[in-house]
Amino acid sequence: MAENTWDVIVIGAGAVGENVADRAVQGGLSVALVESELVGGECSYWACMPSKALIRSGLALRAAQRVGGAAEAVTGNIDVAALLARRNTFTNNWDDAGQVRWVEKAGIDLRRGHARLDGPKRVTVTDDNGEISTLTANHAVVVATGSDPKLPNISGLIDAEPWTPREATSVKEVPESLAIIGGGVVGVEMATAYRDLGAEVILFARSGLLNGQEDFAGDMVAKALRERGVTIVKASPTRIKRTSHGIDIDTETESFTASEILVATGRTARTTDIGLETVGLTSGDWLSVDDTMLTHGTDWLYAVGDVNHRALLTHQGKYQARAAGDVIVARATGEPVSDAPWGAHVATADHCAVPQVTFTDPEVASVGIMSEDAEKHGIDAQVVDYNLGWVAGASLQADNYEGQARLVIDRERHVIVGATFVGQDVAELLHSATIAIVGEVPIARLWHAVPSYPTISEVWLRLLETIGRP
Ligand SMILES: Cc1cc2nc3c(=O)[nH]c(=O)nc-3n(C[C@H](O)[C@H](O)[C@H](O)COP(=O)(O)OP(=O)(O)OC[C@H]3O[C@@H](n4cnc5c(N)ncnc54)[C@H](O)[C@@H]3O)c2cc1C
Ligand SMILES: NC(=O)c1ccc[n+]([C@@H]2O[C@H](COP(=O)([O-])OP(=O)(O)OC[C@H]3O[C@@H](n4cnc5c(N)ncnc54)[C@H](O)[C@@H]3O)[C@@H](O)[C@H]2O)c1
Repeated sequence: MAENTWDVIVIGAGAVGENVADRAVQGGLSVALVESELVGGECSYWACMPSKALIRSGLALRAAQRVGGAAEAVTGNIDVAALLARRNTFTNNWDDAGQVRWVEKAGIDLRRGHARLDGPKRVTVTDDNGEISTLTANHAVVVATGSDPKLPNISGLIDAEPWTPREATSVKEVPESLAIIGGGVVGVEMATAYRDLGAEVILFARSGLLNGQEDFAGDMVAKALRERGVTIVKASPTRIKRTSHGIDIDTETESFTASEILVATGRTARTTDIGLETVGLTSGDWLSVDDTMLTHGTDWLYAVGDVNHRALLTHQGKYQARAAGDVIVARATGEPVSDAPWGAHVATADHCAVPQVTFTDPEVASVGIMSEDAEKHGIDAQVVDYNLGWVAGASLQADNYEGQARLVIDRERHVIVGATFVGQDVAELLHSATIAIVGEVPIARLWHAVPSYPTISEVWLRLLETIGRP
């Protein structure tokens, strides 16, 4: 191997890039993994892990408060300093030494610096001292650079120095009040966390909460947030100004003030400075890929994780990474490529079985096709609902349990194509639905999958009874 030549070059050592690199090395290829910030990426330091750590203590406290006997024993408030200290353990105080050790042990060559494509199969890396080196790939270059926060065009927003999810998840001192723009996943999760941390929260959600999910999910989360004192404004700010006393926020009809403002209005592709123009692609675009993650129009450039815009979730990006790493090995070594739907080298589930848990209180756990989208997918759908509060296991889990479950069923194939559970502790229920959807388990056979009594899973039986035995 000539110096600076590897079989595969992976740009971006987030959870997704690490996994592509690992699979390729396990398949016998040499891999250079280039990272400009922290090895582990967004999920480890500024997204999934710290955000869930900020949320978890409040969920645990309220879960105890909903159980007679425990409620009487748990009378204090959240200990903010202890909560933030626990969060810091999950981010390793923003030190990536542990992940670097894993990369080295996995046999991956880590290069620190900013990577840019420099024509087909060539990558330049600029290190912190401005030194530039050129790497060449024998077989493939993989872009796994993730996404950046999208900032809406609101007068005064940039000058007001808003928080992005990075500032919200790495907070050291909780502000007195927090305004949040965006009623998507980040918006509702951070509203949940910051209310528990003691901040007044104003959530600007111009089109309601959790669009794209079943309607009852956003409604139930909105009701719970309001009951806990969160102000939900069904409008977008039109003007923002940071002043000596905080941040003034105007909508068309009202004015608000907050100590800080968080922008949670979606993501843009992190591709503005990675040399896409040197290979005929457009800087700033999401990279469009086939089901093996190969960028359209190339036979060597792969795009995996957030950057391909298929499903902006860590677990789904890592699923794509396993397929991409393995197919790169297969194509490099001349092994057969398994790229038919549900084959070893494709991410078929991205199209029809993406699971997601929104860690609010109540939690929202959903997978597959939502009822509103069934027609678009050419599915004649039957929608079946059940009140989770009527399930014995749920009523034991929490006094006055409130929750809702929905299945979307393909009448023609007699299989489940979508499922949504909203309620306390439903997150772990989701994988049962994912398995039923991916496995295309016939409804008639599901009658033989007996949920244990008394668990929340018994909602499966109640939903089947509502459908009726085929
Ligand atoms: C607040 C928040 C909470 C979230 N919570 C969840 C959750 O609970 N569950 C979930 O599944 N998903 C969650 N997500 C989404 C999840 O964080 C992303 O889907 C995931 O991080 C994407 O991984 P990635 O590897 O594609 O990108 P990233 O994690 O962003 O990694 C990309 C890496 O590439 C590096 N890089 C970029 N450009 C270059 C370059 N030119 N040269 C070298 N290196 C470069 C970056 O420094 C980074 O380390 C959350 C997102 C946010 C914002
Ligand atoms: N638990 C999880 O799995 C989790 C948690 C957080 C984030 N994520 C992922 O990260 C990604 C980013 O999350 P997000 O919440 O930033 O994006 P999102 O796309 O989920 O939500 C953005 C919201 O902002 C709204 N919006 C856009 N412009 C606006 C404006 N000018 N004024 C008011 N509202 C506006 C949109 O209508 C939308 O409701 C998502 O794709 C999500 O899947 C996942």
